Amino acid sequence: MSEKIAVLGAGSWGSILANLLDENGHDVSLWSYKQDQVDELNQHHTNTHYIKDFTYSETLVAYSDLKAALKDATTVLFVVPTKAVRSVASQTKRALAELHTKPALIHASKGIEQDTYKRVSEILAEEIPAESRQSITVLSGPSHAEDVAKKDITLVTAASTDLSAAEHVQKLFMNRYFRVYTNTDVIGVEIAAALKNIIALGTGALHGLGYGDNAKAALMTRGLAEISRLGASFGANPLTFIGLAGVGDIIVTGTSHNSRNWRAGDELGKGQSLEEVIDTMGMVIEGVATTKSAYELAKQRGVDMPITTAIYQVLYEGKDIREAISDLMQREGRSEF
Ligand SMILES: NC(=O)C1=CN([C@@H]2O[C@H](COP(=O)(O)OP(=O)(O)OC[C@H]3O[C@@H](n4cnc5c(N)ncnc54)[C@H](OP(=O)(O)O)[C@@H]3O)[C@@H](O)[C@H]2O)C=CC1
Ligand SMILES: O=C(CO)COP(=O)(O)O
Repeated sequence: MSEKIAVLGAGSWGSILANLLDENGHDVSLWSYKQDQVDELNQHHTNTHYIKDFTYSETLVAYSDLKAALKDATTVLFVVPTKAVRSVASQTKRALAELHTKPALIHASKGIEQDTYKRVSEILAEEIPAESRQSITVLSGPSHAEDVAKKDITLVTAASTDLSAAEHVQKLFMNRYFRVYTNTDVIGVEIAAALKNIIALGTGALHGLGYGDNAKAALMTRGLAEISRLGASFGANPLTFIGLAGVGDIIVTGTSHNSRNWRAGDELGKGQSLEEVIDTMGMVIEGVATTKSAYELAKQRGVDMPITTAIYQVLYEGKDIREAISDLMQREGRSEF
């Protein structure tokens, strides 16, 4: 069944998801706040700053006017960086009121809001209250835009407290190369999605410093253990952390050059400063802000997160990376579980 879907955010992931939905037969409008990017998408069907050597569908239409993009949409997909979700959601609420529509919401952003420690679905629910929308579903999992652009096999999860909403999202996105599972553990999926970026910064840094596979596997495994502990403190389902949004996304982000978080860590390991890394990336590195949120959240809730703490100290307190690694290694021995 074909739908009118508005995709908000035309970076790497938003533009590729919009293209996938268009290929699946939906009527898709793609919103960006940058007119030059909208012009490039509509005139040349390219988005070169974000995804190189890719031609988008000619039926995919980009808009810089949010209300025009949202017109008649029955589903709205948010794919902006976490720090922009609140303001884009608030603009969306105003536009929906003028349009008199109540769409279902999906988001594919991976982060925890600074200072409020809100998950993205919580921000959306606050800014767009229940009377202005249908359900909220999160789409997450091991899914680099670059691989989806190549139609490489990708498996993700659609999580909503309302299973029928997750099943609807599953149907919207599924095709021969993109397979979607459902989950009702929104808390677990969003915590796993956000915090895996911290671990990817860490494995990238290990790579940049010249450490081997054992060290990277150790960091991903123990990183997932502490992410699960934080998730459990919020009542998340422990199984979520061994699923696509958990171990799946740790593997893809923690081992791949396609990951901006991994690449940022790699450059830090090679000696660049955080400012230099952010300046040269030109795309969002969600793990930097999430490290601060997760570190503060863990302290507030009394959850032991030694790896997150070490990465926080490197990013925000100028601690030497090798010293941080050495301190982690010299912690008192303990039982694994
Ligand atoms: N790339 C990927 O493979 C995947 C990404 N994600 C997640 O998706 C989210 C978006 O990531 P991605 O597309 O990769 O990021 P990009 O950096 O590639 O693109 C983000 C886009 O959002 C725009 N933007 C920034 N601030 C605002 C704002 N206030 N209002 C409107 N638009 C804004 C950016 O513009 P500008 O460049 O001017 O800042 C840019 O066009 C992130 O949370 C990420 O973790 C999830 C799965 C896969
Ligand atoms: O979330 C991602 C893949 O699942 C993308 O990770 P990066 O933001 O590090 O590129």
